[in-house]
Amino acid sequence: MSSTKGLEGIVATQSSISSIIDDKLTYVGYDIDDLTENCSFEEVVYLLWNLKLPTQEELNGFKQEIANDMKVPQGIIDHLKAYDLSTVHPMAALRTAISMLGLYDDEADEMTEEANRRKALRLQAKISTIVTAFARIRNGKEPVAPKQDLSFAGNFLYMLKGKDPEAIEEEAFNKALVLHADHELNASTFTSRVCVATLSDVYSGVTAAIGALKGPLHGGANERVMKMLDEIGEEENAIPYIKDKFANKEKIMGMGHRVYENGDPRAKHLQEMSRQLTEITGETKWYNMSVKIEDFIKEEKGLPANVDFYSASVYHSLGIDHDLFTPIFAVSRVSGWLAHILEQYADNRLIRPRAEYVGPGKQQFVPVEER
Ligand SMILES: CC(=O)SCCNC(=O)CCNC(=O)[C@H](O)C(C)(C)COP(=O)(O)OP(=O)(O)OC[C@H]1O[C@@H](n2cnc3c(N)ncnc32)[C@H](O)[C@@H]1OP(=O)(O)O
Ligand SMILES: O=C([O-])CC(=O)C(=O)O
Repeated sequence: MSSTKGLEGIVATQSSISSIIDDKLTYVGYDIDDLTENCSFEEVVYLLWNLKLPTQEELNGFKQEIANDMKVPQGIIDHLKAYDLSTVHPMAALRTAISMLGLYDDEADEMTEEANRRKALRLQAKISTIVTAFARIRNGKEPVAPKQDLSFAGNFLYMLKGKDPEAIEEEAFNKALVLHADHELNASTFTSRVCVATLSDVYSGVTAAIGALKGPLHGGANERVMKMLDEIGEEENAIPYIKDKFANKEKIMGMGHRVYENGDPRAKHLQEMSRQLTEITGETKWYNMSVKIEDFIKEEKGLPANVDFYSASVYHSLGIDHDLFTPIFAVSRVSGWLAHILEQYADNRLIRPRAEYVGPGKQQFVPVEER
């Protein structure tokens, strides 16, 4: 029995939700480029959960259902207020709050498909409210209630800042949400499927996934990309900084990917948004620096930028705190986790691989008093 480190290349399940073939990403067969340019995030969530695009009427109804469910139980807000949040990472707070949300749901352990779909809707609707409430409470501000007439993307920015977003901000944020919604069997999605394949509940599956997304080798990379850009400070420092990192055998956040060989098809959209937004903010250095780094690493190591690389300067340009970048990833990716959780329940088998044993051979047992 031999093992494959990190399960590289192992096909662990079948799925109808998204695919990566020859460096092309599709959701239910639709090219990510078309969805990004043409769809609202709500439309994409509907697609992932129903495996078909909605009609206008279905979309209107779905948007309304999400808008109706955005309010979060007061107990969760009180809980956030009860802590000193100054040293709490928002991903830790989100992980706890989502788990807590299950305590307020009478249907948490109801396992029918209908109940699981209702919970999926509640989770998708409430996750923005939780992240934005956290961001405001830690700054001594009251959470802002969502507006019924705003899009999902618009509402996030509205609840975060307490004012209506500009059209270009809402559009960029919507695109970012579409681009992050699903990605085949990435680490957090796999985690959610492993969890619910024991027939555990939806809240457990999403809580486990948030834990996996938090790490710097996965969703946590976007916050660290911005930290790196901040440390570099000015364009002319970029290449010496990267050379230093290489000399110390450190990884560059936002670069490389387990599956893509020639580039992540999401990166070009985020790159273009970064270009446009940094021009508007007058901080083109973040974009210019990012391009320099990407080109250099491509040439030196053959590594492409991944989705986390340009999303950093996009979110920064939208005036978002850097430690909220990964929670924003979760706000989008929860749609994919939930689609995979529903798919797993629909045709379930326990996920339980094997380990290649490499420990000591047979040993003679010695009682504790004789050791
Ligand atoms: C949404 C997402 O999750 S996208 C990924 C977000 N994560 C990051 O951006 C973190 C930085 N990137 C990485 O750590 C990796 O590229 C991963 C985790 C994305 C993929 O990892 P793996 O497929 O396991 O590749 P692995 O880590 O084994 O790297 C293979 C080789 O490329 C090098 N490498 C990979 N990524 C990087 C990087 N970002 N910077 C420098 N070198 C790198 C490794 O050092 C290794 O070199 P070696 O063979 O000389 O030891
Ligand atoms: O697929 C992966 O391994 C990571 C990734 O890009 C994502 O989750 O979006």
